[in-house]
Amino acid sequence: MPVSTRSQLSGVRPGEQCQSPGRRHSFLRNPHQGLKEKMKALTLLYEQHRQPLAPSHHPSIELLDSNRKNSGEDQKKEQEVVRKNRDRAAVIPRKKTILFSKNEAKENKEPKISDRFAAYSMPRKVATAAVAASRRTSMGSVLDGRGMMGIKKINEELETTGDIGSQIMVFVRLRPMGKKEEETGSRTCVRIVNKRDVYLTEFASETDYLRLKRVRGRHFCFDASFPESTSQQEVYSTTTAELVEGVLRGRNGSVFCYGATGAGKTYTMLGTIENPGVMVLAIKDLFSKIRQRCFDGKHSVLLSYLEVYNETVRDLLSPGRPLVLREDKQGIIAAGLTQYRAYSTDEVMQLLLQGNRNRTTEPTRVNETSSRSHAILQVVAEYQVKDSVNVITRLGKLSLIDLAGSERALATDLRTQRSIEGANINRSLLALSSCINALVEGKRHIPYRNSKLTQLLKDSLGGPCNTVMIANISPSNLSFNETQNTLHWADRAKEIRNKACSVNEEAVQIPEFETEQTKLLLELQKQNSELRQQAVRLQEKLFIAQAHALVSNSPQQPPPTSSPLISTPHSTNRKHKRSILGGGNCFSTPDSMKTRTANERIAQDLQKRVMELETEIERLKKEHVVQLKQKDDFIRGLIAKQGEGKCKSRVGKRGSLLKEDLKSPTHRFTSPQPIAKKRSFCDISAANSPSVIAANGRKTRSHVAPQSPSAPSMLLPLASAKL
Ligand SMILES: Nc1ncnc2c1ncn2[C@@H]1O[C@H](COP(=O)(O)OP(=O)(O)OP(=O)(O)O)[C@@H](O)[C@H]1O
Repeated sequence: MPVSTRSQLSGVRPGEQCQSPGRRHSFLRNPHQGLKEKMKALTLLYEQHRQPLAPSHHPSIELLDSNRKNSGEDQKKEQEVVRKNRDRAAVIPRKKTILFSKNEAKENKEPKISDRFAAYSMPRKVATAAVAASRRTSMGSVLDGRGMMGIKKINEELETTGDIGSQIMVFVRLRPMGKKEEETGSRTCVRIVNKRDVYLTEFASETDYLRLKRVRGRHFCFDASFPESTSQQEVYSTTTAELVEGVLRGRNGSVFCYGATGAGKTYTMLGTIENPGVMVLAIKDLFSKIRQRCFDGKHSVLLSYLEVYNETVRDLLSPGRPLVLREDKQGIIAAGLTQYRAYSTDEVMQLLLQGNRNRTTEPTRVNETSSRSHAILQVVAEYQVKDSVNVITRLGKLSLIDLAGSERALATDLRTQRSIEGANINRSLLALSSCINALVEGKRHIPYRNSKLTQLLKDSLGGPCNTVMIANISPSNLSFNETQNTLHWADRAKEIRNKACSVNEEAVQIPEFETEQTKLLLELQKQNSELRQQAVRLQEKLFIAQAHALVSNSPQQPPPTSSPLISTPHSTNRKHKRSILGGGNCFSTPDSMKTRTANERIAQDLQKRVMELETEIERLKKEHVVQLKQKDDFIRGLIAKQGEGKCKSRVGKRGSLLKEDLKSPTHRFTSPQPIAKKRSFCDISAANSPSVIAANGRKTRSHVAPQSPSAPSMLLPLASAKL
């Protein structure tokens, strides 16, 4: 959908143009003369419309001049205007183009409230779907509290209804102005108000006569918008915390950062060591929440990290050959992707650092360490919770995606690696925009297959998943086109409605009549483990006693009996030969005789004790075996009963998983390929093969370190597809 057209921007109504055809001809004959006349006409028109339009000030206009000092009365008036506008938010067309008169632009750069000419271009496309309508209603500043609570609400709805479709939550994050941008005298063209509304202003160029130095503005409204001062934690808690909560309830979630190169996507996703981003904070949160809730302490968190570079999928944790995408019942998977079992946040951080070092980056004119690939971190969490009667296994997948930024193809004769990269990035982002369009328009066929990126995002866009999109934008007026384009697609994405979000959980309900038996079963299992521990303790005691016996007898005499560990079938009957230097030598004194007798007595006692303990262990072992057998039979019986009453007792449902999958949780986490590559974290460093990277001629980076500020943007809108 084009943002605006010249006819819209002219500020002259079509009817009025028709009234003066002669003048129009004179414009064509002498453009300068025409320009002057046009300016006069516009000034006249402005004067005529000034009064009627005065009450309909747009909030963006007030916000254009941040330094303006208002008198108390002015402030009151403005507050009133803002309040009115808020109230009207539900009925104001979402897409607006605001035109300011030339004089305003010239005199103040930013117009005054009292001297303002604003005209709204009507939205090109009236929203068709009811979803879109409801969404627009929700865009009012405080109309329904959607926004920060949105995902929570969706989750609550899911809680009650089980299955509903969910909308994509769309957030905008404005990054601070970079040093280089400041040095080149960029002006701020974006303002965020009420942590929701984004006002974009286009300052026309001094030499752009055709545009008559008008200042154009647009207004967007998102679930939440973050000004430049927003902390990483705030971004995480508003955008992703609820999604993590959903994952812990067995719902898949996806967060993806979208925007032009240098707009702050990687900063938002990964952050720095001092200011970790969404990926790190989400995993930290996930770990702490799992530990709090996990009923039996057994949980697993599996990680995989891949990149899509030049339309090939690569494993970032174990670089090697490109991976092949396959589709199965669980969705699209990268065959052979390494999955690491992580046990702590620190480990995850290390993995991310490791993976990011392998990520392809190149310096661009905007960003020193521009990501040239789309990176996807997938975290699969499984754990068990227990309510009054059920033990529920929950499985959730969180995908965190840092998309590559777009870059204008440089006018160069050479078809360099960079231009190929750029073309591929744009191709995949274009494919993404086509998918967004198709989803918004409710088409049956969504062209996910057009690129690897969209194939991988199939679950997240329109799939059964809670999805969050964070659109990153730059404040610089030099990046106006990119910012406008990003905001446009973010605005469009709001209208996507994902499929009903299924819950990956298995609840085994214990029926009334079986509750007692289950308790008994648990009790028996507890007793079993206690008996095992007791047996181990006895064994230890026995060893200690034998050790004592050995110490007390040696070197005078060999141990009376061998340890059970070293005993042979005949050891107990063996007669020990006495050494000459051992006991009973010819130099024995009465004292030594006494000592020897005492020692022998002790040894005999100990032998007796050992024998007793051995008998006791044998008895316990036998008892234990019998008890285990009984309990096994009992458990088998219970399982058989549960199997019979499965239809009645099964209360949970599995969205995408099969019953067989549950038997082997690890199987579910992995691709259909065997988890041959599953390794411990220690293997990672060995697994890296920088040579592979070098061979491919790609540069990789060690991100997670403060980056130098960006240079002015030279980028074009990333996808100029028709809306
Ligand atoms: N919210 C922020 N606060 C402070 N600095 C930021 C913020 N967002 C981005 N930056 C800085 O801006 C620069 C560019 O950010 P980043 O690398 O995240 O951009 P990007 O959108 O990922 O770019 P590309 O698509 O080219 O990889 C970095 O130096 C980063 O530190």
